[in-house]
Amino acid sequence: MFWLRSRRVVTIALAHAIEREAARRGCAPLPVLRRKGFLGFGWFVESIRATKDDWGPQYVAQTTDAEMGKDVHTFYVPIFDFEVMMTRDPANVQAVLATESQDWDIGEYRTASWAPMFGDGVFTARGEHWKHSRALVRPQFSMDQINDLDLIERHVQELFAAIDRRYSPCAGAGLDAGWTPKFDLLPLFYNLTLDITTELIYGYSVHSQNPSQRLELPVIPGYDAPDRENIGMHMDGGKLWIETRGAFGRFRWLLPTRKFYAHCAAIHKYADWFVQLRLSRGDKYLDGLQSEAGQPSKDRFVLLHELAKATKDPVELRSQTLNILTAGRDTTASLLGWVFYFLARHPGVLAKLRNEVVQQFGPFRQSGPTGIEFRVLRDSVPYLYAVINEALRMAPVVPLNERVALRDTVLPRGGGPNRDKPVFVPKGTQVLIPTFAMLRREDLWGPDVEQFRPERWVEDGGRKFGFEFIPFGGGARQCLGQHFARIKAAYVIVRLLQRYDRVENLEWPKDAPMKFHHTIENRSATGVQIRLHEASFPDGSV
Ligand code: HEM
Repeated sequence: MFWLRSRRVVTIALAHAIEREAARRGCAPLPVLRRKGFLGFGWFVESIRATKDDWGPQYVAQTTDAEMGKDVHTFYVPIFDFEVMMTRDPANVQAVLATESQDWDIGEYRTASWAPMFGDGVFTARGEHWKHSRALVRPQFSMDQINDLDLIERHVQELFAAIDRRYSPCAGAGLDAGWTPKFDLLPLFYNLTLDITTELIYGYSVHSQNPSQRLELPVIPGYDAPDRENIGMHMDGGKLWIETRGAFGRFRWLLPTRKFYAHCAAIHKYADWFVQLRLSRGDKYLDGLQSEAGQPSKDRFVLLHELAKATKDPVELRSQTLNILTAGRDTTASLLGWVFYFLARHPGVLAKLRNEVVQQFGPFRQSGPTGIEFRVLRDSVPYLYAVINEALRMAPVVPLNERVALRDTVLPRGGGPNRDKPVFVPKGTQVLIPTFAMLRREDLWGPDVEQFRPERWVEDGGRKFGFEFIPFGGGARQCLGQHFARIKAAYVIVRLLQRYDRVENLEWPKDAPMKFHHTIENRSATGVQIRLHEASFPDGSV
């Protein structure tokens, strides 16, 4: 009882001090979401349930509109004694991520919930250690070799082979001629990006699309060979736990840990094997790799090999490479899934996009692609990028971001009756940035905000990116892999559309709402249920 009363006295005194400081800085009060349930835990429980039911991002957008109104974009969320703010105002988002980023860092709950699996890497580190991590990995992303289209093509060939093996198009002349049977394209994209990313990071692809392609590994005394079969499964399983642990915040100890730690151990064992090989072989690490790409091994870009020139710490090498592995695999696979999810539902967009692709790069040829070069892919297919942007707008791969105030600070907007006054943010406040909700603001995107319409990115000279569109984050911690991700996604889309001229949506019911399965990044919870129609060309090249 005494504890409660003294805590209340401290809280009231603190509230007065905050009010005085806010007034001194010319700030006005922020709207407050009504308290729901016992101590405000109603919101917490509802949001966890919505995430579990695969509509977490929509829940946040709809609840904000319904409870606060469509013109309130920054407000306090009262849950127990958490200091939580929510903002979908681009001006405030810019301050948090970019212009005032020195006052902010990622929250300790992110670090604590990710760390058992991903260690102290660029995603999870805070403060000075994050600066060190970013400086370590950043130079790798400016190297030309990271955009190795030959490497991507080899794995796209495996994707085609996997589709042919399991979902071969119907031969003959009936209504189904040229069509594959119905299948879910999404898991195939996760395999594709896993194969590409493991090769890029460790030099040895796991070849999940075709295990018979796996290179034989040397023996390292004292180390079991890495489990290349189940690495994707362990990543998915572990990330689901991370997501729930993050949502539980300081109450994550309530969750069981046995399965989570089993996934972590398997992933560590996998990465440690390559780290050990690199450390024992030194500069000769690449010598063991066959040259699948037709280029000498010494010219190949392998992230682990490059990072090990800067640090020999095995734990750091494990953590940094695993951080990039999850960033490289899951986000791009999710994006590719969403692109085909929308193309299947918008045949007009598909036809227009395919036309651009075939005009620029020609039809599909068994002999392999010609002319799909990095610069052409980057500069000469504007509608393709419009489609990618629109998919990222409709279904942002990272629908929620967050930061915690490192010191008392101010956000530029949201206070007072007109919501235009600066807002005081006490040290320790967590700010949630619901990217999805920002991308559903009608006042920013227009009355067709709910429609998939890539034209919005190209008409009237093209839309400029501001902080209302931050699928790759922004400011200090902006995504290091965004150009690589866009090029990789663009390449895969080009190759698939060269080969297939129609994509039919076979999800039932056809107009079912989008469902977001959230495991740090989100992916379509219903997969991408489609069938593909193989194009035929007069020259008979297919
Ligand atoms: C569609 C694909 C991708 C999306 C949507 C995406 C999104 C993001 C977002 C939103 C952030 C910022 C996180 C924050 O503010 O806390 C981020 C950071 C990052 N991304 Fe990506 N990403 C993608 C692909 C990639 C790829 C392919 C790589 C590397 C191969 C990569 C590497 C990174 C790294 C290293 C950071 C950490 C930056 C830091 O904290 O300093 N990303 N990404």
